[in-house]
Parts: sequence; C-alpha cells; structure tokens
Amino acid sequence: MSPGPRTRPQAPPAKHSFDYDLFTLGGGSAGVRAARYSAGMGAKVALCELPRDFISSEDRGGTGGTCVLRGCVPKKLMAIAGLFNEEMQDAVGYGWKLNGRPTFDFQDMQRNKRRELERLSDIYRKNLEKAEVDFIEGRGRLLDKNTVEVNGQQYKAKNILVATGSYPIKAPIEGSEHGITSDEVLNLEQLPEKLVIVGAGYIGCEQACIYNNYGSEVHLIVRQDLPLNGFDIEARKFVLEQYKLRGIKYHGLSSPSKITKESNGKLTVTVDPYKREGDSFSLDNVDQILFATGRKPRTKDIGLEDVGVKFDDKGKLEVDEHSRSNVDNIYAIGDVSTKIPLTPVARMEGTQFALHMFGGKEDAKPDYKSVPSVVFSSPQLAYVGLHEETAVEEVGDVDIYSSVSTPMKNSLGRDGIKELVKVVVSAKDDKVLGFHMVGSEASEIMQGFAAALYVGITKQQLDATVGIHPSSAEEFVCLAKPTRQYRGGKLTEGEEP
Ligand SMILES: Cc1cc2nc3c(=O)[nH]c(=O)nc-3n(C[C@H](O)[C@H](O)[C@H](O)COP(=O)(O)OP(=O)(O)OC[C@H]3O[C@@H](n4cnc5c(N)ncnc54)[C@H](O)[C@@H]3O)c2cc1C
Ligand SMILES: NC(=O)c1ccc[n+]([C@@H]2O[C@H](COP(=O)([O-])OP(=O)(O)OC[C@H]3O[C@@H](n4cnc5c(N)ncnc54)[C@H](O)[C@@H]3O)[C@@H](O)[C@H]2O)c1
Repeated sequence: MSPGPRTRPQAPPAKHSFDYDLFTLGGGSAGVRAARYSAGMGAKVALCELPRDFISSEDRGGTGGTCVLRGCVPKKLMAIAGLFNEEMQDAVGYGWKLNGRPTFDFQDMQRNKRRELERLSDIYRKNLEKAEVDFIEGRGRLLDKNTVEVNGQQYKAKNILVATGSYPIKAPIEGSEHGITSDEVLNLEQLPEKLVIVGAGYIGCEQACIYNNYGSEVHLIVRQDLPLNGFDIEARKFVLEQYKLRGIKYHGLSSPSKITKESNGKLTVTVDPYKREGDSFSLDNVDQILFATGRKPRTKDIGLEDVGVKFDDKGKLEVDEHSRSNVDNIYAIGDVSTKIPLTPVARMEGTQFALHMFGGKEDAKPDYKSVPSVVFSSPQLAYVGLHEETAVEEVGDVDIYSSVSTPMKNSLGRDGIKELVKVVVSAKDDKVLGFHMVGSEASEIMQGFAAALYVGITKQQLDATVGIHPSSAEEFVCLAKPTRQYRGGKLTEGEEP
C-alpha cells in the first residue's frame, strides 16, 4: 500500500483551534509510517524527533529510530560482515586456497556501516517532507491532551500519536555501570577479544554469533538452561547445539552477580549458579560485558501521566484494538505500546492507525494472526505460528513433522552444520499451525510460509506443493511421516523433543 497522493484533496481541514489533525511524537518505524500515511490520506500532520545519535538517550534519537540506527539494520549489516568468515571456511572445502590469512578490519566495517545508517536516516526524514508532514527536530512533551511543546514552542493538535519506542535496560547487579547495552555493542570502536553477554533473547543470541564470527571469545550467561525463552523448545535445543559447535561458550542456569573493573581496564565477572546447586566462578580479562536483558518503553517525562494516560504493568501504554489509549484523542503504536516489538508490526500498526483515523476505514486494525519472527544468529531461527508446546496445550490433537539435514553447501564445507525444519499440524482438521526452521537461510524461506499460514494452508496442500530442488526449503514439502503425535494433549507416538 502506498501512502497516497501528496496533495490533500479530501483533507478534513484542521479545526480553527488546532494547528494539526495529528501530532506524532517519535520518528521511528511506527511514527514515520503513521505520519506519512495519515498525511497521504489528507490529514495535516506534524512529527517531532530528537537530534540524531547512534547512542540513544532522553535527548538523542534520530529519524528512522531504533530499527535504522540501533537495531535491525546495523545488526543485520554486522551479521553479514560475520557471515563472510563462515563462507570462507566453507570455501576451503570447495577448493579455494585462501593464501595468506584474510584479515578483518572492524573499524572499516563500522565506518562503512555508519555511513549507510546516516543515509537511511536521511531518507526517512526526506520521505516525511515529501509526504508534507511538518518535521520538528526536538523533544516533544504533552502540556495537555491537545498541546505538544517542542523547543519551547507550543502546537495544538486534535489527535496525538505516541510512538516514542523503547530503550535497553541493564540487569541491576553490582558493577553494572561497567557493562554496555545493544546501543553501544553496535558502535564499538575496538573489537573485543573477550565478550561476555548476559541474556539469550534475540539480542543476546544475535550479538553472540556476530562477535563469535569476528573472532572474539564469546561467553553467553543465561538464567534458563536453553536460550531464546518463548521459542519452540525443539528449535531452542537444536540452535544451542549449533551455537556451541561454532565456538560460543554457553553458561546455562547461571547469572552474573558482580562486575569489577581491574587496574588494567579489563573486567572480571562473577557468575553464580541460578536455580541449581553449584559453585560460583569468575570470567576474567573481559573486554566488554553486554546486557541483553530486555527493553523498557520510553515514556518518562513526556506529560502522559499528567493527562491521565494508563500504563500496563510493564510500563507500556494500554491501548485498544485501534491503538487508542484511555484518553480519547491519544493513541500509541510501536514498541511503546505493542505486545510484539518488531519493525514490521510497528509499521502495520502505523498503517492501520492511518486507515482507521483518516482513510475512511473505521474498522481498520492491526492483525497479529501470523507474525513471523527471526533471530538473525548463526544459524538463523525463524518461525511463524504456534510452537509445539503451545499447540499441544491449545489444540490437544497435534502431529509434528520434522527433519534434520545437512545443507548441501556443508556436504563439502564445515563439518557438523545441520538444519532443522518443522511443521506443527492440527490432527483434527489438517491445518498447519506453525512452521519452524533453524538454518542459514531461514529468514528468507520463512516469509513465503508465513503467507501460506495466513491463508490457512493444510498439510495436504503443503504436501501437494512441488519442491524447489536442490534447496533447504524443499524439506518443508517433503515431510511424509509424523515424528511425534499428541492426542488429547498427551504424547501417543514418538519421543519427546
Ligand atoms: C538491537 C536490536 C535489533 C533489532 N532487530 C530487529 C530485527 O531484526 N527485526 C525486527 O523486526 N525488529 C528488530 N528490532 C526491534 C525494532 O527495532 C523495533 O521494534 C522498532 O524499531 C520499533 O519502532 P518504534 O517506532 O516503535 O520505536 P523506535 O524505532 O525506537 O522509535 C521511537 C522514536 O521516538 C523518538 N523519541 C522518543 N521520545 C521522544 C520525544 N519525547 N520526542 C520526540 N521523539 C522522541 C526516539 O528518538 C526514536 O527515534 C531490533 C531492536 C534492537 C534493539
Ligand atoms: N531479530 C529480531 O527480530 C529482533 C532482534 C533484536 C531485538 N528484537 C526485539 O527487541 C526486543 C528486545 O530484545 P532483547 O533480546 O533485549 O529482549 P528479550 O526479551 O528477547 O530477551 C531478554 C533476555 O534477558 C533475560 N534476562 C532478563 N533479565 C535478566 C537478568 N537479570 N539476568 C540474566 N538474564 C536476564 C531474559 O530472560 C530474556 O531471555 C525483543 O523482544 C524483540 O522483539 C527483535
């Protein structure tokens, strides 16, 4: 869908008392999408965003937001940089002689990456201008439910959209000030020889694989026994083995209790057993410790409490299905309010908001039915739909189809590299409930299966689909027999994952 014409033919003119139909706080994925589309549909729109910086704060941000400057894009570029290492190792098996050891210039990569991020951030700003959104650089704050103040100037708006995103948090342990967050790990100047990462969610796993591929010694400290809490258990077990095979040092059921800075500038991390018996141990000579322990919505001191906006127990703005808060003209989308903090979800919420408010489609609302998700680690873990455990709990009668194989590239490349594909099927009506994949191309493959899930594909239809040969993707349409079966929520055939 395009944001529509730049002119405002059917513009519902702003009421005399208002400067704008819509004032948006925040120019990340969510805010920019909503502002551009709303303007394209005829609304008079303003958007404020903080001055640009690669490290975020209450005063620094930049158009494009987290995704462009401190999230998806820099992370993916850094992951790509690391994948060349894997490619080179595989190339040897195919006869390539890498005469002289290839070297990696970390600073060069960082410089090139920053240039690209600035280019993209500028495009976001230009796109706002093209859409005739009034861009105001500065920190926005609500004075009342219709007035926003930026740089001492007041603007009256009929509707307010809060799209201020989120920021990374550190675990509250002694010496945490010596640790860094995702903002900094994406912007290091020196490649750490030894990196400790706390937390194995999306960010922890992605950064562990990125720096492992750059040659750093990477330790992952995780409270659970498996990484990626909330993903399919079989996929979590499988991906952990692949991380270990690639050299990541995994410390499950463990938690850091203290960080000390030594006189030589290096860090020592004390690690305790977590919910298990055992001794504490230390990791010393550490160059950086990354806290990948989650994010909080950015809502501090922007006047929301004063106008009576309600928050949930995680500090997110509570909104209804049309992204409306309990205050009738204040809306919120993206990380500051959503249950699924991903860029495409933020964009979807922005689009649906614009359609609902200004596009003449009162019923428009975000559809969270089949949101695919990928951890861009090495290998990638991608899924859409239900995990095995959730399907068994919710549906009861479930067939699991799965297969583990060696990707063709690795028949001559590195040893031990395996991929997992898995399909979760409702035995009652043959509907596919979930697709899961661990493999180097999982992100590219999963998009098509997300579309299939969205339209309600059955296992029979999947089987009738002709494969693409030779490829990893064809494994999904060649799963003849169930690996496991559950009836009435109990395992009746096959072994536990
Ligand atoms: C390291 C990392 C990697 C990620 N990788 C992926 C990925 O691969 N795929 C994916 O889908 N998602 C990924 N995400 C998540 C994704 O980046 C977010 O879900 C998305 O950026 C949220 O967009 P948003 O517009 O809600 O918030 P943001 O992008 O954070 O935008 C909010 C904007 O509001 C501005 N702002 C805040 N307060 C004010 C104020 N008072 N006045 C004016 N402006 C203000 C901020 O400066 C910011 O630019 C990643 C996140 C991180 C941290
Ligand atoms: N590829 C992607 O799509 C992608 C990549 C990065 C981030 N994101 C988004 O950003 C969000 C934030 O990512 P994240 O990885 O910071 O959060 P997360 O919620 O995915 O993971 C945080 C992890 O830290 C652990 N943790 C929390 N407190 C801890 C403590 N005191 N000690 C040890 N471990 C602790 C949690 O158990 C959890 O596993 C994600 O939810 C995701 O939506 C998406």
